[in-house]
Amino acid sequence: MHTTKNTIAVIGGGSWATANVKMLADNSTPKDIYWWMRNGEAVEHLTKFRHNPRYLSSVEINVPAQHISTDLKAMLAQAEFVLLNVPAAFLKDALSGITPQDLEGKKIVSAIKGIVPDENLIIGEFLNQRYGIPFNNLLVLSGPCHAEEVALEKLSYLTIASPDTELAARFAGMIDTRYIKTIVSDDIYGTEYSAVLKNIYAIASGICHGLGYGDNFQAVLISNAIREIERFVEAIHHIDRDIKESAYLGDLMVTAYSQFSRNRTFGNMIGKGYTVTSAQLEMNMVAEGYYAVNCLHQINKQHNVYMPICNAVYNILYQKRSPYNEMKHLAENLS
Ligand SMILES: NC(=O)C1=CN([C@@H]2O[C@H](COP(=O)(O)OP(=O)(O)OC[C@H]3O[C@@H](n4cnc5c(N)ncnc54)[C@H](O)[C@@H]3O)[C@@H](O)[C@H]2O)C=CC1
Ligand SMILES: O=C(CO)COP(=O)(O)O
Repeated sequence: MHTTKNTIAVIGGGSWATANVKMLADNSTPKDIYWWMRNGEAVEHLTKFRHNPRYLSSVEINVPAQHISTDLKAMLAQAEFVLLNVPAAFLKDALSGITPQDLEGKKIVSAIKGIVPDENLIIGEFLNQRYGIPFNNLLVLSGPCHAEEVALEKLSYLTIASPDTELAARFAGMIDTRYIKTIVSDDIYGTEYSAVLKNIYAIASGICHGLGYGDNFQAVLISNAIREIERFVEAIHHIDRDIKESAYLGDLMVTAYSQFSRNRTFGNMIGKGYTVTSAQLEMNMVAEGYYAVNCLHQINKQHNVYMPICNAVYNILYQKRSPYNEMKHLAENLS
């Protein structure tokens, strides 16, 4: 049993980081929370007014002012757990001044649902290869959970995956609250990859909505998408998993159907005729699936998994193919 006080550094200043800080602060286990973000003005606002000015600004932040900083090394130095929450596309940049020594011995929790561009690695693999973090010190925080609903304290279920399930259970004990239930898993590969893939299918769902396809078609699209996820994660890491569990199917469904989904919103704009750049400019938030589909396309060259939905999204976003023609062609290949 762990007896000393828990210490955790949350890295990132967006919606999910803000929601994670709220969960950690609302959880009754004694702990010291440290919070790093790159935006100095946001830090100033937070320390003065206890609200993040740009993301989930209604949430009151109960973290001492001196624990919120733009100094990443200083925040990391205080913590046993590090909760990463920067979109994958910016992770390398955010950690650029950090050495393996800065992270030595720390337990790293990734709440990121993306792939590191150029490296084509999920976050766990990247941390292991670049920073030498042993897999037993890696955790993945996932499951169907929108930051906006955490802010409203709506009942939500999160999965914590790690090869060390005792460590995962310890972290679960640091975030569960009246409104957060936790599930422990040992499937870090399946949990990470399915969380990445569901963002791509949410973009497909949004594109179809933008093009005028209805709920009947969406249901077929998503039932094909879960089979695509199952084929891919089986090819990458074959274990006995139930794809209907909430970390896999549940996460796909919330992203594909929710009004809060960044990826679906982005896809909807593409379906309506926005360019990628104009759709990105319309959002103050990051649609991970846009970056992920390019990485997935590269990774799948080694595995050759049949992924018609991913291919259609790749063709639309990276080959400038017409959303109308791509989805019409895709629709002929769904079952
Ligand atoms: N928002 C949500 O409900 C959930 C998000 N996630 C994951 O959490 C991670 C963080 O996403 P969100 O908090 O949703 O982000 P967000 O879309 O709310 O905010 C964007 C974040 O990206 C940062 N950013 C934007 N441009 C940047 C740049 N050029 N360099 C460095 N940072 C930049 C912003 O400072 C901000 O922290 C993602 O991997 C996402 O998939 C996971 C579960 C739920
Ligand atoms: O992963 C998420 C919810 O589980 C957030 O991504 P979206 O905002 O695209 O749904």
